[in-house]
Parts: sequence; structure tokens; C-alpha cells
Amino acid sequence: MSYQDPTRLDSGITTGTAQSVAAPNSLLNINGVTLQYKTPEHLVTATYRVTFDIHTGDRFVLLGPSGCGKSTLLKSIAGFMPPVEGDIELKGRKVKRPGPDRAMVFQEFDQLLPWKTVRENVAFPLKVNGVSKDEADQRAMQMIEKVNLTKFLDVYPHMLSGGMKQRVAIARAMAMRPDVLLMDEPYAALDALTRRKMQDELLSLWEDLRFTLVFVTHSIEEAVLIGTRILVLSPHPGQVRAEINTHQFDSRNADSPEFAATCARIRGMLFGDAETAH
Ligand SMILES: Nc1ncnc2c1ncn2[C@@H]1O[C@H](COP(=O)(O)OP(=O)(O)OP(=O)(O)O)[C@@H](O)[C@H]1O
Repeated sequence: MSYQDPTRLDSGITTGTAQSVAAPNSLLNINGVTLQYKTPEHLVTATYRVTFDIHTGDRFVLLGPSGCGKSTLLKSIAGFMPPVEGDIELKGRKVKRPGPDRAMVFQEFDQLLPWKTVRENVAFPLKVNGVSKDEADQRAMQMIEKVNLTKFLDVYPHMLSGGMKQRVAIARAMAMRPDVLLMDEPYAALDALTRRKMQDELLSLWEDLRFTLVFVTHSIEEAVLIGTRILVLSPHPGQVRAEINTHQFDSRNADSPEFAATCARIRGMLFGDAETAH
């Protein structure tokens, strides 16, 4: 990735508003995107001229305080909300509407159809999207095998653990062969222990499947753990504050002093503490 006017700090941190020049391997380009909600009384600017690129295989995290426009940005990438300024391109094509190339994975408790088995849950969206029954069943079986749930093919969601449900949800999304998976605060409602298990599960699935992920959170620790790259957004309206490489962190070193120092530095950026920010 390259910028016209970068201010690059040590350990892979780039700050400030940047103009993107698409890198050769970039998959998704967000170019100067301003997003607004029009209500009868107000015009709410959710993000202002936000620019970044996502590369194939990134675990890209959108991080920022409540109300900075992370979910709105994800909705726009999904194609549900057109920018009022700027554009979003996937593989060089402008995003205009939702499509099977961008799969949204919702919170674990509301995403699977309770009256369908694991196999039926994974095959269902394929069939709805016009894939023949035989091919849908075959693709579903392959993905279920990849997420290690073959033994649970004919089981209903209520009989699965949270981690297994997440695997089914990701298998279902991946069976559509999307270019990118979108996750909006998927673990926000979970207790700390379960949340950590789900995060580890997601990381191990990524190791196996190497999908491109865009993940929204307002937890700094979660961002550093899950992300290979983090976009730090300013408070409302969201603008790019920094971009940080965090590919060196995962479950194995989440208790290390380096991990804690990176979190502290991001905290400084978010809350304006210059001492910890640099
Ligand atoms: N449907 C809507 N109509 C009007 N304003 C909205 C709507 N949805 C969101 N907003 C406003 O847009 C801004 C960005 O909201 P958004 O939900 O994208 O933020 P967020 O960073 O995801 O916050 P959180 O972390 O709390 O989920 C906020 O000021 C919010 O109040």
C-alpha cells in the first residue's frame, strides 16, 4: 500500500488522512468515502472521506469509539448504503448493491436457521442463489469437512456449542465463495471467557481457510488479537486516524508485554494521550 502523504511511525503505524493508491494485490478499495444518514430533522455524517485498501488474506479490523461509523462503513462495503462522496471498489468494480461476493457473518446466536440441520443450513443459501441441489449439497459437504464438523452434519443448531455454531456460520458464508467475509462486533454480547474461545476459533479457522476478513470492534485487545491490520477511526464523524500492522500478534502472544504495549499505544491514539500514542 502506498500513500501520497504518509506520516509513518515506527512499528508499522501510519497516521493521518491518506489518499490511497491501489496496491497491485488490493482487493477492496475504499476511496474518500463519506457516509450520511438523512432523517427528517437531521443530516448525520457517519464517516468523512475515509480511505483505505484491503488486501487478499487480510484480517482487517475497523476500530474506533462508539458512533464513529464502523458499522455504517461495513454496511456500505456490503452494498446496503451508497457513499455520498467517494466510492468503494471490489476487484476494481464499483460496489453498488449487496452481492454474494461479500458475505456478512452475523452474531452467533441469530444466524442459523434452528429448524434446519448443519448440512441444510450450509446448503440453503446456495440453493436460494440458484445453485443446483446436487452442487449445493456437494459444496456444503466440502465446507463442513473443512471446518471439521462432518460428524455433526445432521445435527440441529441448538445441539451445538457457540464455537461450533460460528464454524457453521463461516462454512455457510464460505460455501458461497465470497471474496470477503464481513463481521460486525460478533462477540460483543459474550462473556470474556466465551469471547476468547470464539476469537481463538476464528483465528484457527483463518489459518485453515485463509479468507479475507473485515471485522468491526470497539475493543482494542480484540482488534490487536484478530487483526493483521487495524484502521483506527476518530470519534464521530469517523475519519482515518491511523493504520497499524498487527500481523505479529495472535493467541500465543496475547499475554506478552509487546501486545500490551501496542494496545496502550492505540488507546493513546483513540483517547488523545500523546505520551502513549507515540
Ligand atoms: N439509521 C440511522 N439513522 C440515523 N443515524 C444513524 C443511523 N444509524 C447510525 N446512525 C448514526 O451514525 C453514526 C455512526 O453510527 P455507527 O452505528 O456506524 O457507529 P459505530 O462506530 O458502529 O458505533 P457502535 O460501536 O456503537 O456500534 C452515529 O452517530 C449514529 O448515531
